[in-house]
Parts: sequence; structure tokens; C-alpha cells
Amino acid sequence: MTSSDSSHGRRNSSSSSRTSMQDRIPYSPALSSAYSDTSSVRSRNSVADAARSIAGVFVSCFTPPETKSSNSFADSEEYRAHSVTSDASGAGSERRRSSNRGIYAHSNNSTHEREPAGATEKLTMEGINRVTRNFSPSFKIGQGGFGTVYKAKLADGTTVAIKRAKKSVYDKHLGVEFQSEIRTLAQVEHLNLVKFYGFLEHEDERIVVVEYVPNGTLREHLDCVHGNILDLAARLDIAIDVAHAITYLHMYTDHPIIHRDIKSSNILLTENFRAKVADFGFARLAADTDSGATHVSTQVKGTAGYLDPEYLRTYQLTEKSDVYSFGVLLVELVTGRRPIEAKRELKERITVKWAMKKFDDGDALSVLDPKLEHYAGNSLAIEKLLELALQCLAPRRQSRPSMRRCAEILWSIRKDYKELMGSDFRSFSTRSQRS
Ligand SMILES: Nc1ncnc2c1ncn2[C@@H]1O[C@H](COP(=O)(O)OP(=O)(O)OP(=O)(O)O)[C@@H](O)[C@H]1O
Repeated sequence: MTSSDSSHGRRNSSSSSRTSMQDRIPYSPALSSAYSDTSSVRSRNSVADAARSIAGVFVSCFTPPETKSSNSFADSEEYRAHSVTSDASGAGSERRRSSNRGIYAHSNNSTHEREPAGATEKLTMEGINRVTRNFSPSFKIGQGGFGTVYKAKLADGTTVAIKRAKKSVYDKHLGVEFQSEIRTLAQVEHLNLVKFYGFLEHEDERIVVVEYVPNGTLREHLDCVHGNILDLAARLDIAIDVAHAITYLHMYTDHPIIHRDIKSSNILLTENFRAKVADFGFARLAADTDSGATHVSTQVKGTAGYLDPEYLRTYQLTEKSDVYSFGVLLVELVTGRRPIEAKRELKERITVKWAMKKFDDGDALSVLDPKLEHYAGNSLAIEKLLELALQCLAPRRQSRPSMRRCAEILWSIRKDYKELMGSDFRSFSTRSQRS
């Protein structure tokens, strides 16, 4: 996100722009059960276990090449499941249509095209070149593992983020990743997930077009890059949004989807500080539990500092790996620190290890982001957030809560926090934004 996006990140009032609690529920049946006090779940032994396993996690970032053989995207079974219509453009090609989301794929050996769902313009290389002025650096808004990200406006006025894969995407490894991103994005639609508009595969270009989310990443806001401080209420809202998004992926898509790369730089914020989870480059469909399988064995991928130790040890991926990463994210939200802070003294370098130790010593408030003020009202919320983080960071995945449970607990924390703050809730929010 560049500073040229001048509309970004100037939050004057944290709560006035936010919607009501009811408005914020993207789905309701999942969140119906009542919150029960989690203090009984807290185990001191688990802190030591967590610390031991966490220490082993941060040795390196594992992104070995994908070895699993994969069919071409056009041959994938997931896509065969979508209805197929004949392609108007030529022999040897076919057009597949996502049955419920109006997304097209069009292939003739080397070319796949899709058009944005909801946007009227057909996606073509010519069109992409036009709207990005041939990928002019002035349209560039970011750079990531997948490639370069550009901001552009389609002819129908839709502002989009255009992700242009690095040339090396043509390698098998990245090609598989690209296909994974496409398959996954095409399936999901949720308020707290970045919308997929389409993709285009043309000669050696791989382009993904997604919803443009205008207010930078959560990491940037925790670093105050945009000049504002996220208060505790905003951080709670963001945690809830992310929990909703991951719950949706785990429970409400056709097949459970594991995100695999939950981290603060993959959480994009809207102007109203709603969170949208991005970057499905690593996502994998989870095992079909009906068939008795409980995990997907695969190469370890993800980002150092967020990786589930059990996944690292066993190569077995389950939804609980996302829960672990979410626990790291919760600690990040409370402390403001990155998961790995290489420049700090040894005992503070691994943020979750440091924070969980403090929590276990009964000194939770000392890990609070120094940018946030302590009030009587926020200590309980901070303690409960860390308590939930501790559960998410449990070394054994069976001990971790589901994402749905995390969402329920977060709802309860926010409810209690609002009640405690009473009429001060808004003024506290506003005041800490200005400080
Ligand atoms: N949909 C979007 N809307 C607005 N900005 C975006 C969008 N997607 C990405 N960006 C910007 O581009 C940057 C790079 O994004 P990208 O998803 O390619 O990589 P990343 O998630 O930062 O890193 P990595 O790929 O290594 O995980 C982001 O940090 C963000 O600033």
C-alpha cells in the first residue's frame, strides 16, 4: 500500500464509522451458542508446552517446492464440478462457469480468461494493459511473494487490485500456487474476505483481479504507518472480522478451506476499519471429514512466526493450523509487536513466548501495546484476549478451540468490554485515536 493512496488510514472516530454489533454478523447460525467462562480451560502446563513448541517454530520459514503432482487447472476436478458451457471463441477450448458465482474460465491450452463477477467488462490482457497503463509503476500499490500488485479502475468504474504474478510463476511450483489461489478464490464470498473478480492467463502472464481494499494492512496500522492508532475496540472488531472470515472458510464453503497464511499483512482494512482477509495463495481445501480423513498431508508452507508447530512436525494440515496462526495474530493485536522481533533481547524475540510467559506470571498488562492506554475497563478484555490466544496456541491441535468458538469468545469479550466502558466506550475510542 503506498502513501499515494491518500484517502487511507485517517481515522477520526473509531466507533462512529463502525456498524452496530448486529450488522457485523455476516452469518448467524454459527454464532448462536453462549459464551462460557474460559478461565477453567487455562492450563499453566500448556504455557510451558506452548513455549517449548513455539521456540522450535521460528527457526526458519518453510516454503519448499510443491512436490505433489497436480493436474493442470483446466483438468482439475474442482473445476469439473462447475457447469461447462461451450466456448464461443474457438476449437479445442472450453469455457467453464462457476455454477453460482458467475465466474468464467476460458482455456485453449495456453490461455485462460475470466471476467470479473459483478463487473461488466470482460477481462482481457489488452484491457489489463490499458487500465494499468502497461503496468506503470505509478499504479503499483504493493509487492508480495506472488508478484506485484496494482490499483486500477475498470471501465465500469470498479476499482480493483490487479495482482501480476512474477514471471517465475510459469515454473511448475508457482503455477500450482496460482491455480490453488484461483480455485479457492472462486469458491468464496464473504464480507470479511477479499472478493475475487477474476483471473487471466495469457502467454507467460498470470493475473488475478480482486477487490481493492483501500485502507492498508493491519500490520501497517499496528506500525502506525498511516498516522493513526488502532484502539482496543477497533482491534477487537478486527479480531472478530477475521474470526468470522476463517470460520466461514472452515465451515460454510462447499469444502472446508484452510487459509494457511493468516498474518497481519494479509488482513486488509476498509475505510471503516472492517477487516478483509486476503491472499489465498497458500490455501488448500481441507480433508473431507465425511470420508474419515482428518487432515491433508502436504508440504509445509506459511510464514515464519505464524506456523503451527504440529503442522511443522507432522506435515499434517488441519483447520487448527489456522487457529494457531490466529492465536499469534491475537498476541500481535494486543502487543502491537511482530511475531518475531529480531532486534529485541533474547527473551522477548519470540513475541508469543514472551507474552504468554507474562500472562502466565499474572503480568498480562505489561505486554499491552505501549500505544494503548491502560484503563480499568480494558484490563479484563486484554486478559481474556491473551487467554484466548493461549488456547489457540496450544501445542496439540486437539486442545485448540475451533474458529467458530474463537468468534463466540471474542463476541463475549467485546460485549463485556462495551458494558464496562458504558457511555465512555465511544469517547475512549475517539480519544485513543487522536493520541
Ligand atoms: N486487494 C488489495 N487491495 C489493496 N491493496 C492490496 C490488495 N492486495 C494486496 N495489496 C497490497 O499489496 C501488498 C502485497 O500484497 P500480496 O498479497 O501480493 O503480498 P503479501 O501478502 O504482502 O506478501 P506475501 O505474498 O509474501 O504473503 C499488500 O501488502 C498490500 O499493501
